[in-house]
Amino acid sequence: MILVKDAKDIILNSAYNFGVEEVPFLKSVGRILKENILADRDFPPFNRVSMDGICIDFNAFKNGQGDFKVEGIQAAGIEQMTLQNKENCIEVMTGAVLPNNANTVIRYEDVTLKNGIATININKINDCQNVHAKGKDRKVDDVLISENKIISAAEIGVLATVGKSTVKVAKQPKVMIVSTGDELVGVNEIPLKHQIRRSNVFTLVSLLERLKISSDTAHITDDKPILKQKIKGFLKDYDVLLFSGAVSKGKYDFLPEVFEELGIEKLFHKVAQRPGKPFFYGKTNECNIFGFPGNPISTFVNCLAYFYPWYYKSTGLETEEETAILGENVSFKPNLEFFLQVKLKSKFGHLVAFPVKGNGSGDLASLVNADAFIQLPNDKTEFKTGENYPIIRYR
Ligand SMILES: Nc1nc2c(c(=O)[nH]1)N[C@H]1C(S)=C(S)[C@@H](COP(=O)(O)OP(=O)(O)OC[C@H]3O[C@@H](n4cnc5c(N)ncnc54)[C@H](O)[C@@H]3O)O[C@H]1N2
Ligand code: MOO
Repeated sequence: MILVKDAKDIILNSAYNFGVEEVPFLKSVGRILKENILADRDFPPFNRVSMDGICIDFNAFKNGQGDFKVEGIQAAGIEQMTLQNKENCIEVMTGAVLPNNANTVIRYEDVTLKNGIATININKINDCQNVHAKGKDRKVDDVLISENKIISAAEIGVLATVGKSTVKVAKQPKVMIVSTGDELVGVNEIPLKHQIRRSNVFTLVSLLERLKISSDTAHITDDKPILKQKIKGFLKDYDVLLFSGAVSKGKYDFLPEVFEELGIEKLFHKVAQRPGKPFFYGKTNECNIFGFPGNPISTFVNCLAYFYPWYYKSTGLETEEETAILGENVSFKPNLEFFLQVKLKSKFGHLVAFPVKGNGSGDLASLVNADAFIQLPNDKTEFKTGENYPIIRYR
């Protein structure tokens, strides 16, 4: 049995770069950007009027002029006009190019317009006011978004404005999710008294969808030859296999022996943690195999604690550890790292984690009451209110 930290190191060391693909920009939300996005022009690209009103040459106002003859209207979306006489003005609209020979905009609220003359009603005006200067935000060729960032709505706006209708993102691994067990029936079926519906596969599908990874699913009965034959095919067709169940000590927990017979290199089996202890991890040259223990919370937490970091490393995304303060004393005697379900609350500007009572790793309904797991180390048994520990959030 190895420590959580060592298990994670082994998994991170087998991260794999799946390459890059180009996708339509609107399909890129949640994907990991694989190119730097540069400004195709200055931001803003011209001296942009930022208030509806009139524009003047500031010197005229400084010299005591208050009335300005209106030469015309510069609307947004038309070519730049020129103020012919620097003692006149042009009406300007927000988003328009600032006309030549003018540098200062006075909003309509501070002006009276009558018979083609604009009279300024205020005493104080600043030189160049209400103009968003060309290149003030960013210069042409500046890096607007660095690669390896996760794309959100904020990045979509930038991609659109620089004309990136397609964008390079990290390719997703091809994933198969497999459940095993003769007690399991489909979601639409009515289970007999000794059966339950399959649920782990679908939590895994959803956990992967959060990463924008689409996956295939399969269910295999507890029959060793069938398991072996099916998995042999999956190993050829997929980059990642996620299993749920059949990795502990039961008479029908065939997976570890099937993996061995199929030539999968075992990197570890069993981690000093609860829940999720009988976790198997192995690989072939082409495929990574995560054998999650079948109890629903074990599968769930191990996907977050191991598959997620493996995926982040594989795609180049840098993540930061998040921590929270324990909101209650916790006592945990076994010499195992404890992934405790917690409800997170913000108190006085701090994230506080309150333990959620559950009945062990089979109690999948208790996941609904929590937001995260707090990771309590195996070298202590008493954990005090106010102490800070890493958390893994799932909402
Ligand atoms: N003698 C031992 N027994 C067990 C050990 C051990 O070390 N020695 N470890 C326990 C721990 S911890 C866990 S966790 C489980 C893991 O067992 P398996 O990975 O072999 O999983 P199964 O036995 O196939 O199933 C366990 C449990 O989970 C239910 N299950 C499985 N798949 C699904 C699914 N897709 N959806 C919903 N529920 C699922 C299954 O019905 C069982 O109730 O082993 C302990 N035993
Ligand atoms: O430690 Mo097992 O993974 O919970 O029931």
